[in-house]
Amino acid sequence: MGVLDKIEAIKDEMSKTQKNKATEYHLGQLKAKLAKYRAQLLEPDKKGPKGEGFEVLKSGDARVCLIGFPSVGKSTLLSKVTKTESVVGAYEFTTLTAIPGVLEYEGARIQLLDLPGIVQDAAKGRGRGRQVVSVAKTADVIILMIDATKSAEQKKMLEIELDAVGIRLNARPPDVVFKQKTAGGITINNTVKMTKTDERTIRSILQTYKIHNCDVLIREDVSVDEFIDVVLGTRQYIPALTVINKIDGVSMETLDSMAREGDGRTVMISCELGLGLDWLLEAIWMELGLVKVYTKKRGDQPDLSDPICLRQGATIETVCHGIHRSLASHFKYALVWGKSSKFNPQPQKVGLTHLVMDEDVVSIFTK
Ligand SMILES: Nc1nc2c(ncn2[C@@H]2O[C@H](COP(=O)(O)OP(=O)(O)OP(=O)(O)O)[C@@H](O)[C@H]2O)c(=O)[nH]1
Ligand SMILES: [K+]
Ligand SMILES: [Mg+2]
Repeated sequence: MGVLDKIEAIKDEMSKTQKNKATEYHLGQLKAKLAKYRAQLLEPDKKGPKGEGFEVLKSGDARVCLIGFPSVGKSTLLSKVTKTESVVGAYEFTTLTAIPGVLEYEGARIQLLDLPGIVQDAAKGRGRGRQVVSVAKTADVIILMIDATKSAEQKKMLEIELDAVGIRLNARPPDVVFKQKTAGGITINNTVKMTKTDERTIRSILQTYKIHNCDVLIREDVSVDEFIDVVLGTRQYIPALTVINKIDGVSMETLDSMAREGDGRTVMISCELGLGLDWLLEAIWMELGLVKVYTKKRGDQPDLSDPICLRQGATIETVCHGIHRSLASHFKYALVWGKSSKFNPQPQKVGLTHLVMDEDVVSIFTK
């Protein structure tokens, strides 16, 4: 039996098994097996065609990937908001490879990747879907692009495909500490009450993965699926925006109800009419949460034309790396002006571990 068949068989069994207290343990085992086979499926296919043109080098300060079914307008968007022209066509699968463009916004250079449309079951290898969803793993933000004139199920279906390759959208990792050891057996501790699973199920999951020695500390009421995520350790937690395109093609009533259903992470646009594109850029910027830092040489004005863009959580050390690779090793101290200075508007003298904030000005002093 091939892996796909095994997956189908397990799914079949799960659907036939009633969900109740008595079957919880058995279902947990099935889920663990299912996750194991899915992981196997995603291992690089040695026989299959190479992902030609898919290995686009990351560039700029962050990467945003466009994921959607064929002809939702991904290439149209790229061509509108970047200087890159990606071929647009009224037929499906116009784009067959990854096309990078650069979004220049607030002094940041954001790489926007146009990708081929995916089809249902993309993650199982249909179309070039597997390559596409694999590229999505490298994104700092994923855009789920949806055609307003088509099925309302698109978002759900895209989420399913991404989930199948281990991408969890807009979620944070479960609060579980999992440490493998070479001996000593299994210890399981929990700081909260477990209502969605129990110790026996957890032990059986560990057994499925042939883990016989480990420490588990559960600090959140996790589900079986979440616990499996922790054990596999291959999940990626990526923020996502939903972009509904072609709003020029639907009635005001439809538009209104879509706006109601959307969450704070939904943007409605029309590439054709150029509607909502500014909002989209702002939403991408907010979602990336980049921190802009200006550098200043002693006695000079800060260089406002060329900020360094960093991820949230960046420190003075990250700033040093952004200027020059070896700068941190000659570092003596830094002066910061701005929100992260506790004497703001006066500067603060800080070390390498100081957290910088958006719009800080930094001067580095070396030995
Ligand atoms: N009415 C309308 N049509 C649009 C809009 N944006 C794109 N289109 C049209 O939709 C069709 C598909 O656009 P593409 O940009 O090629 O779509 P894609 O998602 O890149 O498609 P694939 O590469 O095939 O997956 C083209 O005919 C576009 O002109 C829009 O906002 N409104
Ligand atoms: K198309
Ligand atoms: Mg395209």
